[in-house]
Amino acid sequence: MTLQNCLVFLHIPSYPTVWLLCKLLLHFNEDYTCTNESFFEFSLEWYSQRQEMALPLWKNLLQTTKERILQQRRLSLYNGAHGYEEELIKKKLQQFAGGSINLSKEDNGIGILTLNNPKLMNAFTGTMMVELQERITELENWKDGKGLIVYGAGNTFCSGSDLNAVKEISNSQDGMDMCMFMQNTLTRLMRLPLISVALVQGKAFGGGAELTTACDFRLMTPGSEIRFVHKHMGLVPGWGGAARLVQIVGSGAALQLLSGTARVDPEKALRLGFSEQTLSSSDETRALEEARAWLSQYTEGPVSVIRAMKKVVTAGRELPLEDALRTEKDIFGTVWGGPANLEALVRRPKHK
Ligand SMILES: CC[C@H](C(=O)O)C(=O)SCCNC(=O)CCNC(=O)[C@H](O)C(C)(C)COP(=O)(O)OP(=O)(O)OC[C@H]1O[C@@H](n2cnc3c(N)ncnc32)[C@H](O)[C@@H]1OP(=O)(O)O
Repeated sequence: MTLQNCLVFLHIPSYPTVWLLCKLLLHFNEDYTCTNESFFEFSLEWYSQRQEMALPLWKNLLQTTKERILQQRRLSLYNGAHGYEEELIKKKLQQFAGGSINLSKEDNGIGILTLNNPKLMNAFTGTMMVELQERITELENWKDGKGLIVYGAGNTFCSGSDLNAVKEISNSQDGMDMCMFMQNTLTRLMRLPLISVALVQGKAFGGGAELTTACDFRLMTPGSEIRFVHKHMGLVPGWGGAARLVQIVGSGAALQLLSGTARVDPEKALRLGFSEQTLSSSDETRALEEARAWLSQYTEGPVSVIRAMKKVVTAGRELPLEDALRTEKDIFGTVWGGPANLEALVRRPKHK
């Protein structure tokens, strides 16, 4: 990769500066090939050796760009080093059409993500997997988002992968590609700075059960059922559902649910701490309204504070203690003295 290519996809605003930087560095090193890190190490080394020339602006620019690249790396669980070629995988998945993933972003900051393939109990076709990733990218860029409800059309949640597609991708490479694609996608769902709820109506089976574990909370309607049926398919979870289930209910209960393919009804889910509440209605419309009301008790308040709250909890859940504390400090810095904080200091709310 030449230096130009290394820079081309940086997408940073001050492009002319970057090209000037590129000319400067190329002047010293024609056809320099680099990886992202080596480019930045080289550039910082080059600047540090010529301290008097290294303008603070450009060092900041490099540091910001490096942080941005590393942040993008963090967003993606898998990359080329794991043999993960996302564009090729998407092309393969798009051969299996049907259904859709719909997203409506409401003025109150609540998003509604609908799994829409009711003829097949909302089973995930290949195009639905790709659309799920596209909707999650939209949600990552929705700066006013505070909450998200994921539910299925036709009063049922999701019965996992579309078995018609699964048959066509049963070879090892395609299976691993789909596994990595869905793990990447559901990890990004889990890390959204929005408070997410899986509204489980009807059945959440296989990959559908795994999808519920990628949401912060689960609400279930009367008669609904979550079931990790993978063992019956000669499988283990592949969309990250096992790792997340252990975090939610503990390793003992997780092993029982997975190896016993237990039917988890609303009462069992409450006992396990897997569901927050059993809704009163199993009617699709009323259940969605109940889910909105439940979620609104947590999304009430300034969007910056709600998003920061989810970020500090994500840090606490995923990072080693000291890294979590440092991340919390950084996120605290984004709200301390901010509009909501200053307004509250004037208002002096009484927390009765
Ligand atoms: C890592 C994830 C993992 C993987 O990718 O390998 C998976 O998720 S594998 C899939 C795991 N899921 C299942 O095995 C569920 C299979 N479906 C059922 O057990 C039942 O359909 C059930 C219990 C969800 C609902 O039963 P019910 O009697 O209420 O309805 P039907 O069975 O008549 O279903 C209606 C209609 O939908 C079709 N259907 C249901 N699930 C799937 C699916 N996962 N893939 C494809 N098609 C599905 C079913 O065949 C019926 O269609 P019809 O044309 O009428 O036969």
